[in-house]
Amino acid sequence: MSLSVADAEDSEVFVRNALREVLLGREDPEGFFAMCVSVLGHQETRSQFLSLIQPLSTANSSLHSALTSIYREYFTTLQADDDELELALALSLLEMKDHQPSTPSQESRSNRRSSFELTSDSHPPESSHTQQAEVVKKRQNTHSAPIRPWGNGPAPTTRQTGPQKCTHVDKCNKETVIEREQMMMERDLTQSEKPQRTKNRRQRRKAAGQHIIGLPRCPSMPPPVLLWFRRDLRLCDNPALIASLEVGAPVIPVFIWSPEEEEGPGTTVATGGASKYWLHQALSCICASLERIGSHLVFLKANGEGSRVGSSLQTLKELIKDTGARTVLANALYEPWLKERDDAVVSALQKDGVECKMYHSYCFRDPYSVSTEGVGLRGIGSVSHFMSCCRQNPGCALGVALDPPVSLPTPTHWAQGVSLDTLGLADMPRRKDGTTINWAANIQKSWDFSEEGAHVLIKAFLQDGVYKYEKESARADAPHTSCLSPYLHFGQLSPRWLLWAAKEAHCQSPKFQRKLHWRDLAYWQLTLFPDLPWESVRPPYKALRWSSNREHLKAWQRGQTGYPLVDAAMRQLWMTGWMNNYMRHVVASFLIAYLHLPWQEGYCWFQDTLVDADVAIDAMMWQNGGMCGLDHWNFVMHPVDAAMTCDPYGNYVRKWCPELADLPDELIHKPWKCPMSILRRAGVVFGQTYPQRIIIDLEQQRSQSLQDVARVRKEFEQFVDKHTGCDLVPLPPRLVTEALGLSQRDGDLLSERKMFLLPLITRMEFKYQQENPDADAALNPYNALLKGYVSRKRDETIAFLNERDFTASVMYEGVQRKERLENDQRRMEGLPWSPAPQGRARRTPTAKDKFSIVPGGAHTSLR
Ligand SMILES: Cc1cc2nc3c(=O)[nH]c(=O)nc-3n(C[C@H](O)[C@H](O)[C@H](O)COP(=O)(O)OP(=O)(O)OC[C@H]3O[C@@H](n4cnc5c(N)ncnc54)[C@H](O)[C@@H]3O)c2cc1C
Repeated sequence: MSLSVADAEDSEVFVRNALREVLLGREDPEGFFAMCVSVLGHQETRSQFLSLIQPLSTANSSLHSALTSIYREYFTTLQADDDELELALALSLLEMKDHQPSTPSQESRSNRRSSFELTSDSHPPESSHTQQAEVVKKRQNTHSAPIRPWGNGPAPTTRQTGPQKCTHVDKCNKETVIEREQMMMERDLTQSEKPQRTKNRRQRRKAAGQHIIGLPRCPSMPPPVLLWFRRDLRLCDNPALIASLEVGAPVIPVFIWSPEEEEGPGTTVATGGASKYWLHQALSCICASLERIGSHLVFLKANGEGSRVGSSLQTLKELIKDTGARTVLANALYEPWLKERDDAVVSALQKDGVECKMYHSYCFRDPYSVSTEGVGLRGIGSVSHFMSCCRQNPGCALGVALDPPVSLPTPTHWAQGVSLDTLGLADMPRRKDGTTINWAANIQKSWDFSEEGAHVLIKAFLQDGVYKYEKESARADAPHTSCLSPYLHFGQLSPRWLLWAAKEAHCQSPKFQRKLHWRDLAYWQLTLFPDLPWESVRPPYKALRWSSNREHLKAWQRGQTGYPLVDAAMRQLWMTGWMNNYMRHVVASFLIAYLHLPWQEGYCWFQDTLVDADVAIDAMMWQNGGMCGLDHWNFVMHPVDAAMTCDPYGNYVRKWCPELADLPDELIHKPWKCPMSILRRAGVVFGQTYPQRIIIDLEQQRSQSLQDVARVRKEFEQFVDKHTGCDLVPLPPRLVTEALGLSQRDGDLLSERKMFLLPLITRMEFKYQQENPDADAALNPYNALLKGYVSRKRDETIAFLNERDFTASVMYEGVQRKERLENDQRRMEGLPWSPAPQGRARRTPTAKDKFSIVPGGAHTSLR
């Protein structure tokens, strides 16, 4: 609910404002009713509510009758429950008094902390809210094995883990009402009365043999916890969420939109259009999920809406003032600028006496804890090197995934927030005539943005796709990848949950699991090179001569290059916000090696159009594609031949470039080779129905690209190792510190004075080109061009020839061995040496041969 009681002049004005919210659809009738009871009090609501809503009877009769029935139902039930409520209240007072802090709850918490890596070490006094955490814990403790996302039934939708929506709302509202009642009653009771009353009630209850469940909260309500949602928009396996339950206080989930902070110091395009659109939908889904467990998500804008002006820190401080919260919990983010912001938030709040904690869950490993110690720097940038570092320097145990909570304790009143729409994440541009351009319509159709949607995809992938993943993840026409990247990016799915799910499904796909480690690698690289999204890591490549042809860039962005495979992929990206990994390689190679456009252009476009746009991964991949990353690609994708691998029958192109649909399979990827008659029959007219190719001579473009690289490597030869020809990069201070075993401070000081250069794996093609600056790309013996299936076929032929040679050589070896044995035998028997066979075929022995002389002087004639 986005109305603050404190701000209202009087309760009637407040109720009227609240009613407006209901009419605008921003609040539901149950929430409004609960708010009335909370603000007006029990008696006043009973007497005034019906007259307050009277104007609705004509203006909105259905809402009026809904509110009336809620009112009736509530007061009828309450009448019956009154005595029960009083009893429970009294008991709760006694429970408070009798409360023993070292109950099993503590034990289970400590168990969990070891397995879930929770960092929380101090907890406010527990109250009956802890019961909700207990429910989670109990569920947790019943699992000896990792939690199955869907092992014992369907995927864990929140429907499964909590009652239906209306029940939740009712429950939540009743709780709010009960709290209000509690507070009022407590005010009325004198200290001396309390124990007496409670004792009597308890005795009565005991005598009646009734079992007490669902006790209302204790009257001395602990200050609420702010649960700060960021890129962890999920209920499953959310350590901050579970930790908030453990505090044993009401939880206020909040989301603060602060695009300036997200963007960081350079050009990151951290929140591009598609990304923002997904975020909007994901927020709406998590809000609904929270409502299903009786809670709510408060949206806030950090940059100047109403009274909330400034940073996340400022916004949090205001929230703390509004709500009286003493604890702020969140899951950590690892972009250096966000980490800096979070560190500042933690220390500022702690200075104010507010406990603020960050939990680790976004990656398998906290990238700031990864060390190269014991592994060294050789091979840095590759996932193998990274995994060795993780193995050699293991972090905290990953632990099992956490179950979603069944309910969340609510505060007596909610902080004031804005509506989700006010954040402007899914605002669509308007045409001059006022109509909306809904560029996201297809994205909307292509995805289920919810956490449950992610679980459905996992299930499908692990049941089927993963078996094709090892060999056919490149296929664009029949995708065999998980499509989970946007969910992972927005934290609607934790990598840990996914890993457990894969293990539970006995999924043996090392390639898939390796991919998840690539994700961690990207975050590690970003922490080492915070400029990763905008500045080339290999220094000479900063000076590469790039094209500034905007027409080419536009054609690439719009899927109008005249190369069907590239166009299909770029159109898929625009329509759905996604394309598979192989296609990303194809279009990136085309932009860089053939169009010579700067990799940063590709990065920015991807950031704006991908629903999984992820600063760390995108930057790492574009750097590698742009030849200047730590692990630059050792290949270039050919825009036609690559199709043989990813779209051998042209179905992918047919889907995204329907104007080419009637071309035959063999020619659909190179329509310019089509005879006129076929083009005519397929209705293809270049420049009209399908664009002309924007570049014709691919070989020449590639040669130019290689020559450009050779030029900068020559120009900046201090960054090229003289002996090996490898590129050299200045080591970031953190790696210097680790490599030399220094303290952080000494390492920083040393790096300031001296640049340490690290040799990186470098394309052989570049080294050769450096020595032969004018050579054609095609003549380069280390040509890095990947020719898709064609090359695979070539490789298979080579492999076949090798195998045949191997068999031949094994047979030859066998023959030789036999001859050696024969000779040894002869020697032992005193027989003469047999001459070494000449050539491959054995010579036919003759009677004159030496070895036909039988010991003892007799001649044998061999026939
Ligand atoms: C030029 C380029 C830009 C890219 N930009 C992004 C990006 O902005 N965001 C993004 O999530 N991925 C990016 N990738 C990596 C990869 O293409 C996507 O993660 C993958 O296509 C997502 O589809 P999936 O979920 O089906 O992947 P799967 O193959 O099913 O892999 C599972 C998960 O592993 C992770 N993963 C897979 N490949 C990589 C990789 N190479 N590096 C790091 N993590 C990986 C992803 O989180 C992915 O969801 C980029 C790749 C290239 C070549």
